[in-house]
Amino acid sequence: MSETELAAPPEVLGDVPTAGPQGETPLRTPMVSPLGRARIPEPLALVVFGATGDLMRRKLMPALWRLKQEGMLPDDFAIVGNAREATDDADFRERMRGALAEFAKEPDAAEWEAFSHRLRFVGGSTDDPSTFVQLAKVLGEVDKECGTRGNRLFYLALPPSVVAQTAEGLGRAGLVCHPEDRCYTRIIVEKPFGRDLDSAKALNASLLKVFAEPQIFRIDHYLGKETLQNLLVFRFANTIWEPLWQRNYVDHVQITVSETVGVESRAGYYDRSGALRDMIQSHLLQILTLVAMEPPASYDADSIRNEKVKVLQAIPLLQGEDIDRYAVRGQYAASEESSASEKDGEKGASMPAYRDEKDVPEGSRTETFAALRLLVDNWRWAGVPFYLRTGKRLPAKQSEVVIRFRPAPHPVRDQVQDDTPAPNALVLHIQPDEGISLFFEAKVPGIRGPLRPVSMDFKYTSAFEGAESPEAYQRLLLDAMLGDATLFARRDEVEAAWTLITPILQAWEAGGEPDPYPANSWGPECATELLAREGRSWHEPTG
Ligand SMILES: NC(=O)C1=CN([C@@H]2O[C@H](COP(=O)(O)OP(=O)(O)OC[C@H]3O[C@@H](n4cnc5c(N)ncnc54)[C@H](OP(=O)(O)O)[C@@H]3O)[C@@H](O)[C@H]2O)C=CC1
Ligand SMILES: O=C1O[C@H](COP(=O)(O)O)[C@@H](O)[C@H](O)[C@H]1O
Repeated sequence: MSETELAAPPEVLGDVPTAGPQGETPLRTPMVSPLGRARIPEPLALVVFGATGDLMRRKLMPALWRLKQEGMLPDDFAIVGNAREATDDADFRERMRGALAEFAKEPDAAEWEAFSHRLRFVGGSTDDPSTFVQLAKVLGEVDKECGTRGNRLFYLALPPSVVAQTAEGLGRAGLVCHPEDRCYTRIIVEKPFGRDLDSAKALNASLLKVFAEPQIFRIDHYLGKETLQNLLVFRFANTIWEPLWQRNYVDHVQITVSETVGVESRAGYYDRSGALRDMIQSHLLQILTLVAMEPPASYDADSIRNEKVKVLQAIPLLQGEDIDRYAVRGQYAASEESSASEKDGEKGASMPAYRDEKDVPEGSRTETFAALRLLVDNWRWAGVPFYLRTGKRLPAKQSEVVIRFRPAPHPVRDQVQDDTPAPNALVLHIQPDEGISLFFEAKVPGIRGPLRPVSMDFKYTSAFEGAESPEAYQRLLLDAMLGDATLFARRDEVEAAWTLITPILQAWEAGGEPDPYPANSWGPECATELLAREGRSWHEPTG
């Protein structure tokens, strides 16, 4: 949301009738587009399963608190937490206050006191039917005390293994609204959404036994990032890019999401996942769809998601030898000393190899780096490679899209020199330092000045001084409360992404090893070769 949108007068929305669990009709008309204005959701109770976990403490509670402080939560609002651990309302409230102090800001005592009464806790496992009986009872009390009118948003911040059982438990306990009810129910499901195509389909089937598709919000926090939403604005609110945004002008596209962190304390999850599942199946393919999609006919959730799905469906599957050729993997080894620190006469801090990190199984073959070359076989993009790469323990935390244009067809000549201009490039910086740079050629001043690439740079922070981008979870929680699924993945979208990724996963699981790369380097040599053999190179991130 931009500053202007936040400044717009909030309005309370009327809801539209809900569809039943098996219903085909959309639950609501979309409330906000990606360009949308700030609106206040209807009264509701947010039920967080996994409310004592890391996600709730680190991301969800701070996001909810910010929404509250910005006046974007309804007055009639409540949070009901659940986890197996037996605790009570008072303890839960204290933990959430602690989470704010740790991951946001110590809340003002009076403000917290007023808000915290809206927090309740129901202990019990989601495989135990009595948990849902108790939850129904507490929700009834909350409706009376907090005026939440039977509207429910269930957030499943749970280990993936208990997601399906939780949805089924909600259904069995009658906690999902029906069309004739004057309330709504929605469910937010965290990533990872399955671990391959079959498990994603099975999970979709379980959820769809209880909820209708428009009630299901599959979260991908990259879609909540401000710059990704701005990608749509950049492409479709400006006329100058559209004629260039296609195979006749674009040589190739690069999407890089690099991280400096290693596996940290998440080996239990990560070692079973790897970079391809953890990042490419979700975040990088989402970015690709936004770069490559056709302009939607309108900016409602389904029009946008229809176009995104078409992109995924236009990507030819990598199979057989093409997997070896166009999909590469790496795993970080211990770091070598960085030349920068050597120059300063200091010893660079050594980073351990992935295999030596806490809880990583000995001899693990899990990839911490993955790069793919994909094509989008349609009229706009035929023959234009899309190179995707992501990895942990790379030298910079940076997410960017590079649109590299075709080179000028004829060298620039004068009497003494014959300069070959570097191809133009448009770089969309997703994080950090959100912005856009356009690289083009200029002549160095002087009688015989050679050509040099220069850039025109736009930075959100300087262009919109004082405006703060909301956290991804803040935007996504608000959208789910408003019933806007635009920034959430639809069933067919998730399955189309898994369709592309699963053959590569299977081939990698069947044999071979990731190539080692030193921590704090840009990945294994095979990633460089992926582009080099086509006469290209990775854009050096600028941050
Ligand atoms: N943490 C993060 O930054 C991110 C997390 N995610 C996803 O969010 C989900 C949660 O992650 P995270 O918070 O890190 O995980 P944690 O392990 O920190 O928390 C899991 C939570 O689920 C509860 N829980 C586990 N089993 C049950 C059960 N059967 N019934 C009720 N509650 C249960 C746990 O409490 P108890 O053991 O007391 O029951 C705990 O509150 C995962 O799917 C993860 O992949 C996605 C992106 C980022
Ligand atoms: O989903 C995930 O994303 C994070 C990176 O997110 P970012 O917003 O910090 O760029 C990644 O570290 C994690 O492994 C993955 O599960």
